[in-house]
Amino acid sequence: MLQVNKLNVALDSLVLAKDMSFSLEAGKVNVIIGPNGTGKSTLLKTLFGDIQAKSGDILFAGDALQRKQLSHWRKQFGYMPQDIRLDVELSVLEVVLLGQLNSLGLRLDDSLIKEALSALDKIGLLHLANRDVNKLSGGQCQMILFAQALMRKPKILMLDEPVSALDLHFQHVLLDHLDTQTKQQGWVTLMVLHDLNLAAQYADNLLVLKDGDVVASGHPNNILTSSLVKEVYKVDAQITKDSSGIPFIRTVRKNNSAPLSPTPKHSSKEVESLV
Ligand SMILES: Nc1ncnc2c1ncn2[C@@H]1O[C@H](COP(=O)(O)OP(=O)(O)OP(=O)(O)O)[C@@H](O)[C@H]1O
Repeated sequence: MLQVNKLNVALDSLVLAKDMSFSLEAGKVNVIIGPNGTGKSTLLKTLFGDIQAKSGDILFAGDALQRKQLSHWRKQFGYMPQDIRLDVELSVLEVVLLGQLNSLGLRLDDSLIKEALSALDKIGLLHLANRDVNKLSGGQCQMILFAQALMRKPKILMLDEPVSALDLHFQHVLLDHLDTQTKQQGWVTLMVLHDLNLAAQYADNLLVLKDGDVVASGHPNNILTSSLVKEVYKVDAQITKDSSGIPFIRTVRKNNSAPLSPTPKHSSKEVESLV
């Protein structure tokens, strides 16, 4: 179990976690949702040890994150960041193999190569193995980074908007694979998603972040309501449930012509003063 106790995080004067506490179970897909700029990526970076919290504890299997033992801490993680650019002169196979950097020696073990090829095969991208990664499309890069994260065989897998560049087919390939592996391997999986319908379909546990805190958490069937969507995103939504109780969120346009915030919040003088 990954536990976060009374976490406080601030970047410059921006408070992004205020006494935030939650715990994530192994073998479950945990999904974070919340508005832009609310601190979802910052939270992942803090759990990974990239950003130092002001106070609070982060514990995994009883061990606390300590600055002195950061490399030891990070070995437990697979981390797929939001930035999917792969501007390096490596082949797809080489990039996937980097997921096992800890095991790579001067001579490449055949079994590692087979494993990397099999990881590509499972997500339907074996045909790309010898292509240069810097010539791939955005969606292809995202899938390759996913294969690399899987190669790490992490105890904790964090993915920051892993389907942002993917078409409908590959969204489901990635998320189905992630769900199966999380349950088979007993990983603690934590992923940021913006698509509430994908979150509703794949989350075992949903964490809703807003104003530096988890304002709701639990199974999406129980917590995804139109009042929550309104409170968090200021958008009207109609929510229906399918026969298994999974919510379907259909957002409602206010009217056909008015923008979401029809009245500007600041006077034109205030706007000009920023120029
Ligand atoms: N290194 C930094 N220094 C100062 N402020 C930062 C830094 N990194 C991020 N921020 C700010 O912290 C806030 C939260 O950023 P973060 O990327 O965590 O949000 P997010 O919830 O992941 O957003 P999005 O949904 O848009 O990806 C933003 O206002 C961002 O500008």
